[in-house]
Amino acid sequence: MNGETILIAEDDSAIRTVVSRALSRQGYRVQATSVASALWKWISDGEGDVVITDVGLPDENSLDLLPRIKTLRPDLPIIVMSAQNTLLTAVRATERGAFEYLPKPFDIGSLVAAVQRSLSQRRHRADAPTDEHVGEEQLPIIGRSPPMQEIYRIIARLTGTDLTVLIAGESGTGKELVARALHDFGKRREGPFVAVNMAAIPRELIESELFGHEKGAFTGAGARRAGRFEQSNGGTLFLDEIGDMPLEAQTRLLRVLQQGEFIPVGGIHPIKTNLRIVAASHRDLRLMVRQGLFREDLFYRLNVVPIRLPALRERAEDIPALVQHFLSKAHGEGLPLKTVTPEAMQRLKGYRWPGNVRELENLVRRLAVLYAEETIGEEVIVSELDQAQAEFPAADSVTPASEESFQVSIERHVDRYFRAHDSALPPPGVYNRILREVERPLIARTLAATRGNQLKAADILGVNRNTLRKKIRELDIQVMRGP
Ligand SMILES: Nc1ncnc2c1ncn2[C@@H]1O[C@H](COP(=O)(O)OP(=O)(O)OP(=O)(O)O)[C@@H](O)[C@H]1O
Repeated sequence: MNGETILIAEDDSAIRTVVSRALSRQGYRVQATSVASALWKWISDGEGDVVITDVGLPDENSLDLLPRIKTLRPDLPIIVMSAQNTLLTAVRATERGAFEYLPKPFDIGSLVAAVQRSLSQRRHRADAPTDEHVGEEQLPIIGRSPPMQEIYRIIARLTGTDLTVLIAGESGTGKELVARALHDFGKRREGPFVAVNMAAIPRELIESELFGHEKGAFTGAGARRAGRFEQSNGGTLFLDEIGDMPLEAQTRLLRVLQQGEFIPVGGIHPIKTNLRIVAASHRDLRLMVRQGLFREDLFYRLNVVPIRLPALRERAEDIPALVQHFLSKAHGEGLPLKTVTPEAMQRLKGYRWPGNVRELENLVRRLAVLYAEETIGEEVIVSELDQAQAEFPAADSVTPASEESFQVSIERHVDRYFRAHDSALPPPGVYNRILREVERPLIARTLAATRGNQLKAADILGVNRNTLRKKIRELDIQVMRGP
């Protein structure tokens, strides 16, 4: 028996019962209510060791209760559950001192684990900042699909830290937006946010761009110039397209990160760094490490907290909200307000969006500017998408998957792998490395198909549940839960 008391406030009686039962089975004492007033009474009477509360309670929004609880009983861990799955709810809950935020629907096992964690970390937990700085009206990132909620949860948990983050995701998935959100909601938000795209800087200028140069350091250096590291002092430096950084510059960057100081080109005195690094790449950096194109030690230094942004086609359910968002944005810029018919929306949801949100944003802008009608119908969308497909044929439409057997595509992959090593042979261990590359998508896609249900995934794959868990850990697969 654990003996601790868990206070639960949830107005949905089915969820209340499920949660209460699960916790009682773990040996906790449970007190459950449907209203905020009863919860507050228990807390002010000194009852309870952990609080689990829904956000929208009938008599009060529990996020408003959080600061009062924190003032009265700062050590009492609070776990917030919510169906309002926006970045703001996640951030608000965390900012107001919630120990954990669980978007609904959640796996009951993760709630029990959160309760256990909250009890064991109770004494060591640092107080989260409680100030408020975001208006309800401006949501910086649109989308409430389960993979986006997982992203919000990670961002929210990082608000009080300076940890280095590595964002992966196809082009146009919102990597820069997430980097900005990490800055805007983080503890360095008063400092500058400086973004630098490694792919856009000529190789020979990278060092002076990042670290600055002294007057006369090279031909053309007429005056001293501060580099991006110096400009982002006190704030966040966003290193976009880090996979495009040449190897020599990677070595230099690694040294700076290790030593916490840098010397401008042509300078003698080191300057201390005081910034948070967020890096991003649309390339598979792990693969680049294996191919010897990206330094492994730098990868691990950057990959402290990995965030993988889903492609838009993996979260088509967010498309209507995004379309709405971009239409109102266009309207805000003086263009006529338009709507999209349900059939047209279905077409948009079915497209594969190789350019992701950026491509969708551009298309909506075109619709707002070019079409006279107020309501955009299916024909317009079909013709726009046909045109888009003709301009940017997707990789798999050049060689349709159906025309290429699995075996042939693996052969192509293996050939490419050998070619990447030019005349030399790859280092030993090719068999396991290739198998891992097959295993990773196989497991990740099966988990996506079972919506994160590991039992079902193990069953479908025909492997033991513990084997699957081990593989998920070994292969560093992010499991998304939810419908
Ligand atoms: N979830 C989202 N909600 C609203 N706007 C979004 C979202 N994701 C992306 N966008 C918009 O799409 C465009 C592309 O986003 P962003 O530049 O952050 O992508 P990226 O992944 O950094 O792209 P790249 O890899 O090409 O640099 C931006 O205009 C951004 O505002």
